[in-house]
Amino acid sequence: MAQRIAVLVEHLDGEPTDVTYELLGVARRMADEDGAMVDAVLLGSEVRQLSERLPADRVTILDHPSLRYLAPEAAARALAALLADAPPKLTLVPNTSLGMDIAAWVAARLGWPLVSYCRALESRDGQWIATAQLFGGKILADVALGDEPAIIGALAGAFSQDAASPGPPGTIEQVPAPAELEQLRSRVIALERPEAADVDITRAEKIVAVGRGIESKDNLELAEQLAQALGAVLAASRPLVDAGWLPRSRQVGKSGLKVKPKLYVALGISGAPEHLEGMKDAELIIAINKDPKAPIFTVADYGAVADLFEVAEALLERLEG
Ligand SMILES: Cc1cc2nc3c(=O)[nH]c(=O)nc-3n(C[C@H](O)[C@H](O)[C@H](O)COP(=O)(O)OP(=O)(O)OC[C@H]3O[C@@H](n4cnc5c(N)ncnc54)[C@H](O)[C@@H]3O)c2cc1C
Repeated sequence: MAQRIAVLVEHLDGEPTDVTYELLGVARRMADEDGAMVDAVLLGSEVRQLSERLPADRVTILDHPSLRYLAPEAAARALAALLADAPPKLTLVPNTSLGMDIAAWVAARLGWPLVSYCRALESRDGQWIATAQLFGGKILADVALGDEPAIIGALAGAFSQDAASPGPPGTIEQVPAPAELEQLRSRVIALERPEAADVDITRAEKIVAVGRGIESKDNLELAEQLAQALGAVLAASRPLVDAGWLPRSRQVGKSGLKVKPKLYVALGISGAPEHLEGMKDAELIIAINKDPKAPIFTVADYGAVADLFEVAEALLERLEG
């Protein structure tokens, strides 16, 4: 059999998540270069229908009631059993809160290396190199992948879906569930969703985002006025949300939400890697910061080294006057 690149399919509410298509896309690119095949590993309960939308050479289904919510213990035991049976060259797992639990457990159980927080996979001189983010992206590590099986925890949003738009797979194969799924120590009772947010910043076309430069909760009013005048919604960096000035649903970044508006105005945000991760794909970024060395300027299309209060007030006057 040709070498395989396996991709763990992450799904929610009967739909593969975006990161699944991103991983299938990068797996396709690697497989084409190596003459390998892409195997989408679908763990779940009554998921056959979902398999028909997975563009892979093969979908391997392992169906069991305990896998309904991809609960970490059940999913990890199922995946480990499946991989141990026929080790693929590489196994790509989404580096999401769900996937991280599964990948670490499987790697430990099989004694395989795990490269987590992977944001790039490139072939150099015939060898695949995985680039992993360390310390929240402050350091990048290039890891050469050898011939032994390895697991890659691939970051959501790091890879393009282009090579894998939803479509039918080559073949679908169902494998039996391992006996250990009958003796699990944990089980998911229910899935509870957070309360609906007041606004969904991930769908906003224009965002005015504020950072610690805004200094106090009272000053948010100025940013809110500017947002209203621009027809934008107000968002923030994490410290403001941690301080309770704005709800978590307004946080942009690694541990917040990823946004891709047409316009992103960053007021007094330094541009830490964790923040940039959530907004760097905005179409037009305007940054106002009084520090010319602030990293936010590395991603900004337009920048003003200035006091945010002066700029916000002048802008408001223009927009409202
Ligand atoms: C695991 C992890 C996850 C994280 N997740 C996130 C996340 O999801 N989102 C996030 O944002 N952060 C996240 N962080 C935190 C991140 O590392 C930064 O600490 C944070 O983004 C900094 O926020 P800030 O830019 O508002 O504040 P600061 O870094 O303090 O920057 C304030 C900026 O305001 C400027 N400024 C001050 N006064 C003015 C003024 N009057 N006019 C103009 N400019 C002014 C300063 O020059 C400075 O650049 C995370 C960190 C970790 C470790």
